[in-house]
Amino acid sequence: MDTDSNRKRQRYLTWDQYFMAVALVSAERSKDPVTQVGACIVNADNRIVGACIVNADNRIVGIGYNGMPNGCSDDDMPWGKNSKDILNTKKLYVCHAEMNAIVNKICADIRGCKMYVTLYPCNNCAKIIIQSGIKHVVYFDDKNRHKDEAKASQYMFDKAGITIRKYNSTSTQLNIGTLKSRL
Ligand SMILES: Nc1nc(=O)n([C@H]2C[C@H](O)[C@@H](COP(=O)(O)O)O2)cc1CO
Ligand SMILES: [Zn+2]
Repeated sequence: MDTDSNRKRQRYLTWDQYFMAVALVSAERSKDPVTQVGACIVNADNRIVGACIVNADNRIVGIGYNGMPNGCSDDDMPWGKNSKDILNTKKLYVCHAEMNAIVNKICADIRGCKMYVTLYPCNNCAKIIIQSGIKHVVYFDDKNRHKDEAKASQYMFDKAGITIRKYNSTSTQLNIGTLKSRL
């Protein structure tokens, strides 16, 4: 049988699926025993700078996941959150995925970019996202949406004109479990 085809493959990943998959895979690097978060920044917007249009070329310009600060050994830091002593919890130490993606960016200017993140951003990350110039956020999961931190994020995103939308997983064939089983 002739298996040669001149037609392109049909079930390739959309850009949305591709970037969210990168965020989901990045989350798998997290050492947090409870919640693993990944983020991926993409330069998805045309911008006018002076007389030039800066190209929108869907390049990944930053990736991050939640983890302890550089130099703070994952084995020495606390990963729990219920100790009476807050200094003995992860809360005061963990760098969130969004923050890590922004500080790990590989280009000076990320104004107008889009961030894919696996969990709805907290208020602190919302502030960093806004200040970095990122204009669009796509999140995968919003299990923390009822929290005041997330409500504050929504409030600031609205004020700052940042669009935020839930990833539309009904439109996807993507199965990260299948990908993982092939690694
Ligand atoms: N958007 C986010 N990005 C993140 O990187 N995180 C991180 C911080 C912690 O390491 C973990 C949350 O831990 P827990 O409260 O679900 O046990 O996820 C949390 C959120 C939620 O706001
Ligand atoms: Zn955060």
